[in-house]
Amino acid sequence: MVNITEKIKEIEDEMKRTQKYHLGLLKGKLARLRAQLLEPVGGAGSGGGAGFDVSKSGDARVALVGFPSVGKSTFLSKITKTKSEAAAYSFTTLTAIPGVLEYGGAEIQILDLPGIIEGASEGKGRGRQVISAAKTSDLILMVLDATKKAEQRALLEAELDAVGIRLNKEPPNIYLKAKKAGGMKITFQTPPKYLDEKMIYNVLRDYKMLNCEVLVRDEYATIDDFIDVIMKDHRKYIRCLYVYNKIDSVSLEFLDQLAREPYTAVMSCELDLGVQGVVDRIWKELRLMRLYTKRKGEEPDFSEALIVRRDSTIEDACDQIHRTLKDTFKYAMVWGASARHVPQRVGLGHAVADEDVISIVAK
Ligand SMILES: Nc1nc2c(ncn2[C@@H]2O[C@H](COP(=O)(O)OP(=O)(O)OP(=O)(O)O)[C@@H](O)[C@H]2O)c(=O)[nH]1
Ligand SMILES: [K+]
Ligand SMILES: [Mg+2]
Repeated sequence: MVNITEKIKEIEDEMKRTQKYHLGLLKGKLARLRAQLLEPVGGAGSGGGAGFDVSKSGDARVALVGFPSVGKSTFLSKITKTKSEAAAYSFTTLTAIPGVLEYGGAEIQILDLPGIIEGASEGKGRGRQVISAAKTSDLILMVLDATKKAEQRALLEAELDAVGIRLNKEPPNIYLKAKKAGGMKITFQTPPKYLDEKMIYNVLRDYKMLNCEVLVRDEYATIDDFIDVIMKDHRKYIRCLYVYNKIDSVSLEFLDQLAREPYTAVMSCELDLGVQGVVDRIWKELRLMRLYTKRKGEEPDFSEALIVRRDSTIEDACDQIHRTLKDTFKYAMVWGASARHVPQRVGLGHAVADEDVISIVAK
C-alpha cells in the first residue's frame, strides 16, 4: 500500500514540471494507481475498499460528507428520528449512522458519516470507508462550515475526485470500443479544443489498448475526460448538494454570496434556519417524483407514495406497482400538475409530475 502511495506522490511531483503530452500520460498512470489503491486487499490494517456495513433502505440514499465538526450529526438528528451524538470535538461520529427522512410518503435514507480529513482518499482516518459509503449514495450532501475557509470545499472535492467520484457531472461524451485488430482509429466529431490525436494515442498505448475505436463527440473534452472513459468501471457520477451550516456566525453579505453559488444551500441547525429549505433541495436534487394512488370511489392514499424517476410515464408507474400490470391496463385517470384538466384520462405514454394522484383502470 505504501508503495502505491509513494508512486502516486512521485507522479504528482513529476506532473508539476511537465509538458502537455507527457502530462496526459502521467494522468493516465495516476488514474491506474489510484484504482489499485482502492482494490480490496486482505490482511489486517490494509484498509481496503469496503464501506460501513449499513444496508440500503427506502427510496434513495443520501450521504453526509464533510470535515469534522461541521454539523453533520446535528443535521441528521434534526431531520430524522435518529439521534446521532453531536459535540464540539472532532471525530465524535465513528461509524455510519443511518436515519430515515420522511418526505411526503417517500422514505430517504440519510447516512451520517465520520468526518474526513485531507488524505482521506489515501486511507487517512476512516477516509476510505467514508468515501466507499459515499460512493453507494444517490446524492452526496457535502456539509461545510460557513465560518471556515473557502478551500475546505475544494479539498473535499479533490479527495472524492481521487477515488473516481465525479460530482454534478455527466459521463464524458466520448465513445471508446476495444477491438481485436485493426490498430487505433481516433475521430473527432468537431475540432477539439483541449485534445489531439497524439495525446489520446499516448494514453491508449500506455494502457496497452492498441486496437480500438475512439469517437470524441464533445469539443470541450479533456484528457481527464478521456481517462475517465477508459476507467469507466471505476468512475461514479453522483449529484452533490453543497450545504453551508452555521450561518448564524457569518455576515449577511457573506451569506448572500454563499447562497448564490450553484448547487448550494445554506442553513443553521442551531437556530433552525433554512433546514427545511435544505430538505426540499435534497428532494429536488434526487430527481424523483412521488405519485399517490387512488382506488375508484376512495380518497387517495397520501401516507405512501409510489416513487419514480423524473421524466417517468404512467407506464413506469405501472411497472413500479406490478410487473404485469400494464398487460391489463385500459386507461389511467390523473389529478395534479401533469393533467391538462382534472381529472384527465390518459394512456401509458402520459408523462406524470411530482405529487400527481393516479388511478389505474384495468381491462
Ligand atoms: N454555531 C453553530 N454551531 C453548530 C451548528 N450546528 C452544529 N453546531 C455545533 O457544531 C459542533 C459539531 O457538531 P456535530 O454535529 O458533532 O458535527 P459533525 O460534523 O457530526 O462532527 P464529527 O462527527 O466529529 O465529524 C457541535 O458543538 C454543534 O453544537 C450551527 O448551525 N451553528
Ligand atoms: K463533532
Ligand atoms: Mg458527527
